[in-house]
Amino acid sequence: MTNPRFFALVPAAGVGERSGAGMPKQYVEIAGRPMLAHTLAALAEVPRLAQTLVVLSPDDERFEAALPGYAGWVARVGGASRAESVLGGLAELRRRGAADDDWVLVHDAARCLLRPEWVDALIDACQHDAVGGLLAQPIADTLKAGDAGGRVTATVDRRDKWAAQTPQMFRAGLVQRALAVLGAAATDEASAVEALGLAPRLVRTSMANFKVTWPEDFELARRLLEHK
Ligand SMILES: Nc1ccn([C@@H]2O[C@H](COP(=O)(O)OP(=O)(O)OP(=O)(O)O)[C@@H](O)[C@H]2O)c(=O)n1
Ligand SMILES: C[C@](O)(CO)[C@H](O)COP(=O)(O)O
Repeated sequence: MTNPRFFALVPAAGVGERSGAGMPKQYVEIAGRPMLAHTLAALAEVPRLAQTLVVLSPDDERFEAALPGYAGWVARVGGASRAESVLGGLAELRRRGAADDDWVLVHDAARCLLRPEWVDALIDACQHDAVGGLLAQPIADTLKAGDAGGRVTATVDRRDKWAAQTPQMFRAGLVQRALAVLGAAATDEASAVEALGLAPRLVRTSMANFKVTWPEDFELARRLLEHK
C-alpha cells in the first residue's frame, strides 16, 4: 500500500458580505498583496503538501489578475455555501487522483495569517489518527448567549469550549461522505464528521490564526502580516 498523500483545499468562493469591502474579501490587498496570496504562500511553505487546490466561484473574474502566474491547482467549482464549495473541491481533487485514504487539509482563504509550522503541527498530531482533526483555540473569555436585541440571555460554561479554526484535516473519502450527508448545514468539516458519530482531534493553536470577517479585521491582519 502506498503512503497517503496530503492535499490542501482552499475554499475561496465567498462574497465576503460581513467584511463590507464591496468585493470578495479574499482579493482585498493587505500588506501589499491580496489576502488569498498570503494564504497560498503559507501553504506553499509546507513541503508535505502534494498539491493545493483553490476553489473559486464559477463567476470569478479576479483570480488571474490578482495572482498572476499562480502555478497550483485552481477550479471554478464553488457553490452557494462554504460546504458546497468544499464538496465541489473534493470532487475535483478526486478527479485529479486523490484516493479515499489521502488526507485533505481544508483551509479558509480568509485565514491569511496561517503559518506553515501550524500546518505541520496539525499533520504531526493527526496523521496516525483514525479520524483526523482541526486547529482550534480554547475559549479564554467568558462566553455569553445573546438575543436579537443585543442583550445577554445566558452565560455559557466555557470550560470545554474551543473556537474551531482551519486547516481541518480528514481523509478524502470520509470528509466527502460526511459533507454529502450534512450538506450546507455544515459550517465546518469537523461538524460533518462529528455528525457521523466520530470525534475529531483538537490541536491547540494561536488566536493569530483568526478569520478576517469584519471591516476592522483587515487592519489587524495588516499589522500582524507586516511584523511577521
Ligand atoms: N459559498 C462560499 C462561502 C464561503 N467560502 C469560503 O469559505 C471561507 C470562510 O467563509 P467566510 O469567512 O464566511 O467568507 P464569506 O462567505 O466570503 O464571508 P461572509 O459570510 O461575510 O459573506 C472563505 O475563505 C470563503 O471564501 C466559499 O468558498 N464558498
Ligand atoms: C470553518 C470555520 O472557519 C471554522 O471556524 C468557520 O466555521 C467558517 O464559518 P463561516 O460561516 O464561513 O464564516
